[in-house]
Amino acid sequence: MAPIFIKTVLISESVDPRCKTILEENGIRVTEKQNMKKDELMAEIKDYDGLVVRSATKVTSDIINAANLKIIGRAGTGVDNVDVDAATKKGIIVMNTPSGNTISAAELTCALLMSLSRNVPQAAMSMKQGNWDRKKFMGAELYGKVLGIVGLGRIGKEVASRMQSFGMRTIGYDPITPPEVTASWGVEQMSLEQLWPQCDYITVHTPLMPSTVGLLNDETFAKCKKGVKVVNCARGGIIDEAALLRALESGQCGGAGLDVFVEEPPQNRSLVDHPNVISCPHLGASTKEAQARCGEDIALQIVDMVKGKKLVGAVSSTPVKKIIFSYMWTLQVNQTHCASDGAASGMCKVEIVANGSSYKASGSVQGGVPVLLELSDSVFKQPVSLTGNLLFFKASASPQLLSSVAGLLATEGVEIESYSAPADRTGDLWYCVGVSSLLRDLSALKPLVKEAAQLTI
Ligand SMILES: NC(=O)C1=CN([C@@H]2O[C@H](COP(=O)(O)OP(=O)(O)OC[C@H]3O[C@@H](n4cnc5c(N)ncnc54)[C@H](O)[C@@H]3O)[C@@H](O)[C@H]2O)C=CC1
Ligand SMILES: O=C(O)C(=O)COP(=O)(O)O
Repeated sequence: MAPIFIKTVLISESVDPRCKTILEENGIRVTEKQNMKKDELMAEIKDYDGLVVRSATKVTSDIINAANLKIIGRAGTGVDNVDVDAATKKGIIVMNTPSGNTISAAELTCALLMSLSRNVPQAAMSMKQGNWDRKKFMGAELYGKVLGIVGLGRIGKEVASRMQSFGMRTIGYDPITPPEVTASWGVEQMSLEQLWPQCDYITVHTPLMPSTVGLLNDETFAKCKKGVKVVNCARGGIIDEAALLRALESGQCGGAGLDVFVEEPPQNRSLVDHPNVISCPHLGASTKEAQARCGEDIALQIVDMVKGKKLVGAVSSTPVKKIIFSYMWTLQVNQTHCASDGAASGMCKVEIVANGSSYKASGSVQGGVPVLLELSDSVFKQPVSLTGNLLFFKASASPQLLSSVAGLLATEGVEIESYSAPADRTGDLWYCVGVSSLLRDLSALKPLVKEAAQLTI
């Protein structure tokens, strides 16, 4: 990748000091300015090549258009506070550090689930008021109860394994993570229709996007067990706030643990003040460890980009194109020809001609994650998340294909973490598996597949 010049970076929120140190050690001038109002940020941003934020800075299209940025770095996971489409249109790379705060967010989720079962925050407040009320705070065991996990990505997975240790049965739903993968970490997947009525507790761990706004609403609360308890440590609005209040008031919802709100801080305090709600001021990632990882990761990713090294954590579709290219490169493409059309907003299509064969790939960014939608004649059933170690192979469909590939990988000490198949099943088509590590030698796959390529993103 060609190096990108970044001489100045503005850090607009409280980011671990390692971020500034690493950037400065690499010759980048860093300014830290927190709590800026929109007008102040718009005036300030003109002077910088890079901006580093957490969740509080709203990087709207106005800010993006007022700036000459080359990079927006999110020291954390969610990029819903950044207008990624506006950034992509201006050719600005948006990158995040999606795994740095996973454990911290998962641990806070578990803390809220436990607090909901035993009323710990309410009992602690009552003690401070001088009371000794043992009856009022009668709880219920988590043991044997059903936890529904909506969104089985990084955090959902960690929550599942922790709550299983309390004896909870974990069920879930995710449109991308395959059921066979979640089954391997003890989560039975099912449709949301099947999930709602079974749960004693529900926790949501999806990105905020149109398809996840109001996942829990009046209609879906009505399908739940009476008294269901819910946790939202993901993004405000995934559980509709007005519907939650109505469900709490009717008793349909027995309690809620909320770390995030549609408006932060919330001006409307009805949920926060409700006796069955325990809440935190968006503390999921607020641990020393998570902040150290995210601050360091984002700085190192920016430095790598400046040095023209690999592009890690990029979520805008300009990098998707680069990722597709880097993937094609692993096929030993000798000559390349790129045709990029405008396609739909945020969509990227490329065509590469190698040794007389043409490879067409299209991708986009969904929920902050770059995804591959099509590769040559293969239209993937579910978008392939372009993260981690990926192994692509072309083969003809057969009931034994996955188990044969999995067996072969296992003999090489490689585990399958995700699996994406094409929607069509006829002829030789491309498949993609997420793997725990890359194969030392791709030719091991020769007996099973026609072509193969692997890469780490
Ligand atoms: N409270 C806090 O401080 C923190 C909050 N977060 C938030 O937690 C959420 C999850 O983060 P990660 O697990 O790292 O993300 P992830 O990308 O690893 O997992 C998200 C999962 O949601 C799934 N998903 C997408 N649409 C869905 C739908 N309609 N129904 C069910 N599942 C759906 C995706 O397929 C993916 O597997 C994000 O919103 C992130 O911003 C993350 C870190 C800290
Ligand atoms: O990483 C995320 O998605 C978070 O919500 C954490 O937000 P923060 O960095 O603490 O403002």
